[in-house]
Amino acid sequence: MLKIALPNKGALSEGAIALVKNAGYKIRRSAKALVCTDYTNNVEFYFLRPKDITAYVSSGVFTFGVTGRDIVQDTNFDNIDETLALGFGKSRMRYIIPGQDEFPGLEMFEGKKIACSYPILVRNHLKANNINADIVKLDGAVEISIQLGIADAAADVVETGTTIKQAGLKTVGDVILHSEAILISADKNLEANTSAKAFIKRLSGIIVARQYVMLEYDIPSDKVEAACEIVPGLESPTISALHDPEWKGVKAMIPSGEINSSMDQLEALGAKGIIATDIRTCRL
Ligand SMILES: Nc1ncnc2c1ncn2[C@@H]1O[C@H](COP(=O)(O)OP(=O)(O)OP(=O)(O)O)[C@@H](O)[C@H]1O
Ligand SMILES: O=P(O)(O)OC[C@H]1O[C@H](OP(=O)(O)OP(=O)(O)O)[C@H](O)[C@@H]1O
Ligand SMILES: [Mg+2]
Repeated sequence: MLKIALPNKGALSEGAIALVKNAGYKIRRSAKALVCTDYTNNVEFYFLRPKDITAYVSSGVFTFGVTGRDIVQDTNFDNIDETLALGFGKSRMRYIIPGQDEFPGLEMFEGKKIACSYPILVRNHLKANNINADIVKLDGAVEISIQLGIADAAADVVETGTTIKQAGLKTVGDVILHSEAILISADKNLEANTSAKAFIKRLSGIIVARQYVMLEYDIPSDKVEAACEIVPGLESPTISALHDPEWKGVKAMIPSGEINSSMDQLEALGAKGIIATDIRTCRL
């Protein structure tokens, strides 16, 4: 039985459960249950705090866990691999100071107190930048610490930026870390584990599918080459014959972020019936 740990609450929980469900695993979690078994796929899912998942995965209790990249980097476990970036729960770890303060550079933190919930990650970043500062470890609500006088600055997770704005603060310096939900493992022999490989493939299929759409359109035959330059697809677009010999049907995958600009260009070239559809999952 494959054992996998998923976040039981917090910013990553919903996205992790949705991803695993979309991948065809049955998660029927009765209220507050800490474990649930998918007998069809032979997988046991455990619901744990994302910060605890790293310790379990490192010790080999679970083949996989879903947690945040920042959470893994805030540990000293050196046997945890990032098997797959999952594309949700994205955030940035940033230094934060009062809105009206000047920011001459990270050297302003020398000898100062910095509040954060990720002490190992932040200490390592400060060390890499040759800054000696005192870390004030807090469990949450880090933004209020400066106002309350316990710290001179902070380092915290920023998603939309609303929380720091409301607290009259601003982010400074380069991004300490770009984080997102990741699949982690300490198993060095995943290749030999059929159900583990299937889990990775199923999740990858959905993550890729979320980044692309399928674009279909009709185009005059003499414009096919120009159209395929606009949308080259992943391998090569599918060209189909239409009843009218002067026209062709074309089908190609395209990154979601390029849909509108590509449609504009195809339409200007003479394409008709341009349709973009979501892809549920895929194997490339
Ligand atoms: N808006 C957000 N707020 C907090 N964490 C976020 C956000 N967006 C993504 N994340 C990610 O979620 C993870 C933190 O998860 P979680 O919120 O469960 O931890 P926590 O803040 O310690 O828990 P809680 O706030 O429930 O006490 C980190 O990997 C973080 O980068
Ligand atoms: O940039 P934003 O979209 O505003 O999100 C970031 C905020 O959300 C998180 O706090 P959370 O709600 O988890 O509370 P906590 O600080 O007590 O953990 C995080 O610690 C920031 O405070
Ligand atoms: Mg939180």
